[in-house]
Amino acid sequence: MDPADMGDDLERVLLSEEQLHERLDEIAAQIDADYEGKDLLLVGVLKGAVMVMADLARRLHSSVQMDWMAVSSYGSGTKSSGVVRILKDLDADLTGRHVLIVEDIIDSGLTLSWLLSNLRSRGPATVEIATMLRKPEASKVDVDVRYVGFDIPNEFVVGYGLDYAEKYRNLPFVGTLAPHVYGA
Ligand SMILES: O=P(O)(O)OC[C@H]1O[C@H](OP(=O)(O)OP(=O)(O)O)[C@H](O)[C@@H]1O
Ligand code: HPA
Ligand SMILES: [Mg+2]
Repeated sequence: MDPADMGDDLERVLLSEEQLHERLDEIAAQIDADYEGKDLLLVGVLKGAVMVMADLARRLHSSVQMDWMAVSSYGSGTKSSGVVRILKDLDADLTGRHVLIVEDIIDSGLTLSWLLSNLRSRGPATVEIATMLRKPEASKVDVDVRYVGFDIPNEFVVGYGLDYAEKYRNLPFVGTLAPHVYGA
């Protein structure tokens, strides 16, 4: 999809495909350096993290293991319910592993803070977080994040894995939605 395919549903492009990819180059280089000589397990959080997981993993120079977890706290709305449900658990045993959670966005932080304590209780050697986007003004809990792509304003965004009511995940860029899409 490109911006023209969204008709008047797109308000503005916040981060272009090029900006996202350039930042991923930098983050991948940092991860390569930080985990040199270690076996890394990437844990992608479905469904939003699919794009960042695919693009990040391909940039890493060592072979990593990839696993997926599906949790949901947003349903079809634009606000976190705060109640996190596991829809699909990991296949991997985390005991003694170096785990890097890969996320598309940290908004309120509620999903990640729940996920962190859940994964830490499984006996990993380390657990860190990489997220493409973070909204500092929306934060309701402090989450220690090792790798952040971009801090963005407190607006609902779509694209690059992020949805509104399951739409727009396949945009290659990150954009904001026109108010009429929400029924505003
Ligand atoms: O910091 P928070 O306020 O908790 O929000 C962030 C979470 O919300 C979104 O997931 P969602 O529950 O919408 O599922 P999805 O990835 O399938 O869209 C996003 O992918 C994060 O996992
Ligand atoms: O801004 C957002 N957009 C889409 N999904 C989300 N999940 C948390 N925040 C967002
Ligand atoms: Mg969602």
